[in-house]
Amino acid sequence: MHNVVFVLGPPGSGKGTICSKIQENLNYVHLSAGDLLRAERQREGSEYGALIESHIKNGSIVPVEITCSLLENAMNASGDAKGFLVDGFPRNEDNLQGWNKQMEGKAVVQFVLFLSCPVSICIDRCLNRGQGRTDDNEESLKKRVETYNHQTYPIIEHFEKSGLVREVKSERSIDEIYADVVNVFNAANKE
Ligand SMILES: Nc1ncnc2c1ncn2[C@@H]1O[C@H](COP(=O)(O)OP(=O)(O)OP(=O)(O)O)[C@@H](O)[C@H]1O
Ligand SMILES: O=c1ccn([C@@H]2O[C@H](COP(=O)(O)O)[C@@H](O)[C@H]2O)c(=O)[nH]1
Ligand SMILES: [Mg+2]
Repeated sequence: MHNVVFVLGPPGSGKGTICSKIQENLNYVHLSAGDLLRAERQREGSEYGALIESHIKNGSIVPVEITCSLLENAMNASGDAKGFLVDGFPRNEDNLQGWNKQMEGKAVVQFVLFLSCPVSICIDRCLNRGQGRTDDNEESLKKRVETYNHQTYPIIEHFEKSGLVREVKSERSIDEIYADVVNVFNAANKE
């Protein structure tokens, strides 16, 4: 059974940055759904390349069968770990339902790490990220934020109702955020 922590928050809230630090120090494996989709988009022979690129540019959500299979394959291919940091998923109702259907009996959600951050800060961070992402531009970011507000935030609220959400405010320095995140993981692993 895979132990999973979903890591959610607006685009640019620092999910990837914080997950890298957790992976380095806490024996969790970082799986970014966005990175897996970008790799699939580049894979020679992939039948989904164009579809994925179109969703990424438009800030819309790739059908769950594609994303969930990439996540499941990556988990199965990974060695022993305390758990998996599933970064940027589930992003909408389709993702959540698809995950529940595909991963029932194969994964358990330990908690949801919610990195909350004002949107204006998030947008500045994305515009200055400097990684050449095709969606780090004003037009795509407007759509990504809209998708986050209307589709992803309700998923966080859904998990909140089950008491699974651990919110950490991420408009602070990386060290301050990470210190709080470590406390969240320590508390969860004592339960
Ligand atoms: N606490 C922070 N303070 C300042 N800059 C930060 C902080 N955390 C991350 N950054 C920077 O902001 C940018 C976005 O961070 P990151 O890629 O981790 O966000 P993300 O939530 O994974 O974004 P996305 O959802 O778009 O993948 C990066 O350039 C990163 O270096
Ligand atoms: O579960 C997911 C995760 C991501 N996407 C698409 O990828 C981009 C970029 O995601 P990041 O997490 O910012 O790297 C996102 O806007 C979606 O278009 C997805 O469809 N499903
Ligand atoms: Mg990211």
